[in-house]
Amino acid sequence: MKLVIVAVGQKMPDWAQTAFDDYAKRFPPELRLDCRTVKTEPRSGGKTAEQLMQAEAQRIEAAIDSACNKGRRIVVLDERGTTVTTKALADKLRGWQQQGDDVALLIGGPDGLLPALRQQAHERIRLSDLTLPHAMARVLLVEQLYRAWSVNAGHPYHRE
Ligand SMILES: C[S@@+](CC[C@H](N)C(=O)[O-])C[C@H]1O[C@@H](n2cnc3c(N)ncnc32)[C@H](O)[C@@H]1O
Repeated sequence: MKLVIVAVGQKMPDWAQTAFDDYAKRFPPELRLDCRTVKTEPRSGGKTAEQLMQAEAQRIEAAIDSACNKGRRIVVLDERGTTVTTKALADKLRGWQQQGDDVALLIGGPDGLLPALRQQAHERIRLSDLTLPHAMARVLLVEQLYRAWSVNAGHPYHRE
């Protein structure tokens, strides 16, 4: 089972890449992490938000196809999604690991994710009531996935 973060965006700013890598390198071997960045559709050119998100959704689907096994679970990161506590995320992670399918965690671009993509997802997760920039969402997600693992493993990183 692999966790695959698929994020729309350009090159991550150095501070965000450093923070992401700092958490990613802590992941234990049984929790395989893959991160794919798909190109943001250029905002100049008169396309509607729907058309921009549609182009990005095609790249997201191609990235999922190339990174995940067939039975993958799609989880959308969305400010309108279900709020999860760290404990609830730890329970989800345990369930995903037991199920064994790859899990694709999707982070949208400047206009978010195509509504059809959000609706088709198995789960929609809210990380905060605030709207986060995509780089911040990526860092927060990787830290919380690591924390969720530490809860399940009884690792001292997480303390109640
Ligand atoms: C700049 S935000 C896009 C905001 C866009 N207006 C929308 O309605 O989704 C970029 C991406 O970061 C993620 N994101 C931002 N805030 C989030 C939050 N509070 N919880 C979960 N994901 C979030 C989502 O995947 C979103 O598509």
